[in-house]
Amino acid sequence: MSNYKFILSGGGTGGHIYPAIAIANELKLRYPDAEFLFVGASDRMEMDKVPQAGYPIEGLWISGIQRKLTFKNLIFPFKLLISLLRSRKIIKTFKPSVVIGTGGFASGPLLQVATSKGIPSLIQEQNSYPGITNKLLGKKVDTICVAYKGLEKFFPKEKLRLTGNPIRKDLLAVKGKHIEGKDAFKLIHSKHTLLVLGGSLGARRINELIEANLEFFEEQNVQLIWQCGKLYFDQYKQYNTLKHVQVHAFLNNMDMAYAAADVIISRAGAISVSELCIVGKPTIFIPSPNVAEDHQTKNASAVAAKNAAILIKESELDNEFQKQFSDLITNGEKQSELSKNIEVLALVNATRDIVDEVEKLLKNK
Ligand SMILES: CC(=O)N[C@H]1[C@@H](OP(=O)(O)OP(=O)(O)OC[C@H]2O[C@@H](n3ccc(=O)[nH]c3=O)[C@H](O)[C@@H]2O)O[C@H](CO)[C@@H](O)[C@@H]1O
Repeated sequence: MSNYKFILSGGGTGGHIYPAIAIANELKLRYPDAEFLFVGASDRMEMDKVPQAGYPIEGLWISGIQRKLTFKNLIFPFKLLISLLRSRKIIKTFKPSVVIGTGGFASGPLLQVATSKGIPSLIQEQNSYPGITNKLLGKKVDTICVAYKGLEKFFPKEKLRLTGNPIRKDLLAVKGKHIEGKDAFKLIHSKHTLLVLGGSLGARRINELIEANLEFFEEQNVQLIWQCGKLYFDQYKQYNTLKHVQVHAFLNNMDMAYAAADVIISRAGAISVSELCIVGKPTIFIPSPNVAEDHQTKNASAVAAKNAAILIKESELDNEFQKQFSDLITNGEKQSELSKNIEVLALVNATRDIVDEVEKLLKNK
């Protein structure tokens, strides 16, 4: 019996939310009586996704700062102040044993308040180049779990633990479920299945590429599960009338989507890359060129350099895409080679190792 209480804070995009959910699920297995509270941003996707995963969430009125002078930036100090006050109240009422931050602006005020009150704290950084919130929090928290080497450039070395990224448990059990996955999406067994992932928000350039190649995919005997993003769904849902195309705003059953796929096209957000290593499918990465320090290209390059995935930059798509795709879809040997090589890169014990670090904080309290 434990009366531990955990606050998990992070969000804005799936890349910050799902690691927090994976950590909470593992904590719940070890401490079935523990209490959990998530803290996110009141207008972002965590407000839906966290309750769907079975946890309560409080939303803060907070957003990131933009690079140019906007109304949003002018009201930022007020938002921050109100979020800090709200975080103080949340912490005073809930009395967490440990707080865990997984990045994104909502975790800033909450961990700031928690650390100032001496509550044990841990952050998890998914990328090889840290986000601004984690960079600021690094000096204050007790433990920093990372997925890449070389982060002592940004964080105090003695606090760093190389654990990998926490991945939801159902995604660890995708192997051997190819037919189940195809059936879950009512797909034709004899056709190749392409899963298209634009990251948790969808990717405009990938959507344009897929739209322009719908006929090409049909010629290649390929059927598609196309996750286009909530923002773009109205624009692309018309293609659901085509027999070989399924357009989705967001996939709530990623395990089945990964299981169904023969080949995957994906953005290279850190959690997507970690998941793709675990599911071990032949993948073409099209990294976003619009993120800090071009970190998605770095994420994808690290995999491509090991002959474990194909990397096509957005600027090369027009010349390279059709050639590289048809080479891959018609070459079973190449597919097996990529699968075998990407699987080797998986860090399957990340969630366990992070929760071990949380336990150390509980014991040293
Ligand atoms: C544009 C942007 O700022 N992207 C960042 C964001 O990406 P993003 O939020 O896209 O995050 P990731 O690619 O890392 O992870 C996406 C997560 O959402 C899940 N998912 C996705 C689509 C879907 O339909 N269903 C679903 O469940 C995936 O399984 C995965 O768990 O956070 C990542 C981790 O900090 C960063 O590396 C990315 O650069």
